[in-house]
Amino acid sequence: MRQTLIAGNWKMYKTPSEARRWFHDLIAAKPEGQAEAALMVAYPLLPGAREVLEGHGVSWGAQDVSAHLEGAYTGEVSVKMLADLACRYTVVGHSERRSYHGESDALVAEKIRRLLEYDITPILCVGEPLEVREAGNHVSYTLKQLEGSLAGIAPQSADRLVVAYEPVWAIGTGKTATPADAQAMHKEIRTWLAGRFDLGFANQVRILYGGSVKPENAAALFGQPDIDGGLVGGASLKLDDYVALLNTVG
Ligand SMILES: O=C(CO)COP(=O)(O)O
Repeated sequence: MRQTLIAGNWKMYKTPSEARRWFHDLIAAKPEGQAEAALMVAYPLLPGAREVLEGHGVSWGAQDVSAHLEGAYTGEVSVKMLADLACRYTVVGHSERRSYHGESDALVAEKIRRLLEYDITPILCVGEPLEVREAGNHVSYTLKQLEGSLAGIAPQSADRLVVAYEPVWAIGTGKTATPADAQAMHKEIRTWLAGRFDLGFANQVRILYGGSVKPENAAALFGQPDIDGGLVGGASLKLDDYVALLNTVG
């Protein structure tokens, strides 16, 4: 049984003090539902996340990590630092990192390797841009990204990996993939995982959908057999919407 995960990706929003207040409000409003709650926040927000959220059934993590363990890498943040802040998850290979910072599949694989060494579960993002979808090549494009980003990677168990399918054309645009389109891709991803690892592993890995998820479309998306929750940008910044998403499940 795969527990639904509602992972917020706050991107570069909220200051540490705004976040701290929000975390307190979340604890007060959080339902006792069946969904797992996690928030992926900017690095300076992580100490506050730990302080406020620890012991309240909400986990936290970063949106990226350095491929280097330590050293003279100005501006980078290491996996050791994230582990010291008790991050449970960390996003890697988000399309905004891939396109604005030129991250390759090989670099993403290095980052995943680092996270697994420190028992932090990577949330690996894959997904095609609009022109690829329009040309009908979205499945092969996405599976190739998956293959490259997981090259040489062997997670100890299925709970050490989360995959997020985020079609680039649906991110922040208000355009959501239809539940049927998203389900079709999630099934392809799960089938690929079964071939790359094994069936038991593939059946346990959570595959999240991301791209304009909001309370109005969440039930239809999360109701699909291979959609195990969401990686949510805009709607995860609003307390009412995030709580509504948690409430959608169960
Ligand atoms: O990029 C996303 C999550 O990682 C999706 O963002 P939106 O939910 O704002 O479309």
